[in-house]
Amino acid sequence: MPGGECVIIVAGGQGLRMGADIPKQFIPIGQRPILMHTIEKFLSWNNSLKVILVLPQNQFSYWESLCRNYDFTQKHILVAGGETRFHSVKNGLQHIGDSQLIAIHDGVRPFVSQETIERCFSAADEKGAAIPVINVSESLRKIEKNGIASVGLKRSDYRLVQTPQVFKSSIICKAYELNYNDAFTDDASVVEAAGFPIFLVEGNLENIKITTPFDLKVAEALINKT
Ligand SMILES: Nc1ccn([C@@H]2O[C@H](COP(=O)(O)OP(=O)(O)OP(=O)(O)O)[C@@H](O)[C@H]2O)c(=O)n1
Ligand SMILES: C[C@](O)(CO)[C@H](O)COP(=O)(O)O
Repeated sequence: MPGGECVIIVAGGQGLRMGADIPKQFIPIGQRPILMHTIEKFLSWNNSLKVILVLPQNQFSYWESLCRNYDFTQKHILVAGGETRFHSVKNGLQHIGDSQLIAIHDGVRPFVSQETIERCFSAADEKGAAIPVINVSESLRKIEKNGIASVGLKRSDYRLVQTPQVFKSSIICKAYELNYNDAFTDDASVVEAAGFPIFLVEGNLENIKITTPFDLKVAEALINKT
């Protein structure tokens, strides 16, 4: 593909819900930091993918020491994170060069499958903007202002959204010219606010976002099975 493909891996958050002593992206699962598994998933899919890793500036030297200690030599560009995920992605976008397809992926989703990555890139190549989703398996209730939970939400009307979210570079760069809005919960919401349609593809169930200590237990179980 002319200009090639790239992935921005965002890991610039504080991990408050994890509440661990070290930033959650560095916690080892299967004896290696989460972030190393995530980066390798993308390079297994395409070894010439450009990898942009967004981290808080004050974690650069810690990450570099981890890379030395774990003999992690995969090529990547380090970029400083911002105040919110939106700002971290925006910083990453400054480094995409002439890449034509841009994936944006949470650093704490190391169980993304090769099939999910392939589906997202190939749908984005065709449609311009593609995100992976999975079905909801439980019943849903909406908590109303009076605190009473209402029934009647049809779960088949809803999907859970994952990453990587993949876009043609012209689309994602245009979208990220918008001012920040706290309704921007992911990249697709920014792209949609800029007026572009989003195409949904199937994600994979294991592609959890490691957010809480419970997720870490699930991750340890999954890493021993994959
Ligand atoms: N300023 C920020 C905030 C979040 N992220 C990244 O966005 C992804 C999804 O965010 P989340 O899981 O909420 O991570 P945290 O913001 O670190 O977690 P918490 O909300 O519990 O503090 C993570 O990989 C996180 O590092 C980021 O790059 N820059
Ligand atoms: C991008 C995302 O992972 C899609 O599900 C999610 O919106 C990130 O949310 P967070 O509040 O930043 O964890």
